[in-house]
Amino acid sequence: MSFTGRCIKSWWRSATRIYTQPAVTSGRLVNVGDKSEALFQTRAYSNNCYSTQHASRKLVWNGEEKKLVICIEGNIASGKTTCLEYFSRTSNIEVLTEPISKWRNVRGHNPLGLMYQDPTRWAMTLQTYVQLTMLDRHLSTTSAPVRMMERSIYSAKYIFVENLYRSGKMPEVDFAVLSEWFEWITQNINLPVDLIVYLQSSPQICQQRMRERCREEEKVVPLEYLEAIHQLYEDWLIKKTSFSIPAPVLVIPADQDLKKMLHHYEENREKILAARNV
Ligand SMILES: Nc1ncnc2c1ncn2[C@@H]1O[C@H](COP(=O)(O)OP(=O)(O)O)[C@@H](O)[C@H]1O
Ligand SMILES: O=c1ccn([C@H]2C[C@H](O)[C@@H](COP(=O)(O)O)O2)c(=O)[nH]1
Repeated sequence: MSFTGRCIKSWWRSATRIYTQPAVTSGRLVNVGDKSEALFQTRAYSNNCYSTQHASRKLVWNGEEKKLVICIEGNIASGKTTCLEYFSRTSNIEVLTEPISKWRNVRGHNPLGLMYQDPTRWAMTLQTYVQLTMLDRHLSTTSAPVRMMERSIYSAKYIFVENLYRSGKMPEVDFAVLSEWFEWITQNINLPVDLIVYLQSSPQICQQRMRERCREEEKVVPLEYLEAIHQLYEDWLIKKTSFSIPAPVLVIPADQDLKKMLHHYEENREKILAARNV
């Protein structure tokens, strides 16, 4: 359902009852400031898409029951979509792939292609849209008790935006504005993640798979780009030296052939579905 559609549905539901949940992220309460609180109250009053009761609570999506949220993370062409496809055959698991078709076509424009052609000009455009569409993914309602998502709003910022900025392809002002947006979103909207599954693969294998997949926009992506993305993932999820991690991490080595990978997924099924015990 579209963002607007959900707002309308949520408004209707809120006319009779309002749900709130405590703002718990990785087991801690998050306080929001007075200014944000005022804004929430206004929004809650004006359109009922969100609601909040106290300053120590984050915005939550009305009516959403607690679901297990698992994010599949990894380099470009590491096998995330293949992994999701495998788990999509399990009842009770709903998978949400990256909204890449939107990134390749927003009202007739291709921000992904533009970004690869001229990152300094278009990285901000793409990453703004990635941030919006990933937020929409995080907030989407599902009927299944387990939701598996491809990547997250966190990797969009900590990996892709960070890489563009560090490599000098994103101007500082663009990075600053995107960072402000990201911080506002993650500090004020509850985006629970219960487990991160990291498909750890070598950049060389990713390059091979990326070439075989042959996505037009990615033909210009050099090995160094995949190496930089790999390093950022390793610093974030393995060395844990860069940014905060929103959930426990399960690492699955992902360089092996498809048959072995499916076997690994089966071996890890229990751990994944009991995400809170990892
Ligand atoms: N374990 C594997 N061994 C060989 N090829 C793979 C494996 N997993 C995925 N592929 C292929 O590699 C390409 C990228 O996989 P995909 O699942 O789309 O990666 P991602 O979603 O991480 O970008 C696809 O063509 C896919 O069929
Ligand atoms: O924040 C982001 C997320 C993804 N991308 C790019 C990287 C790839 O070219 C595609 C996603 O492909 P996967 O095969 O799912 O890894 O989108 C980006 O530029 N910024």
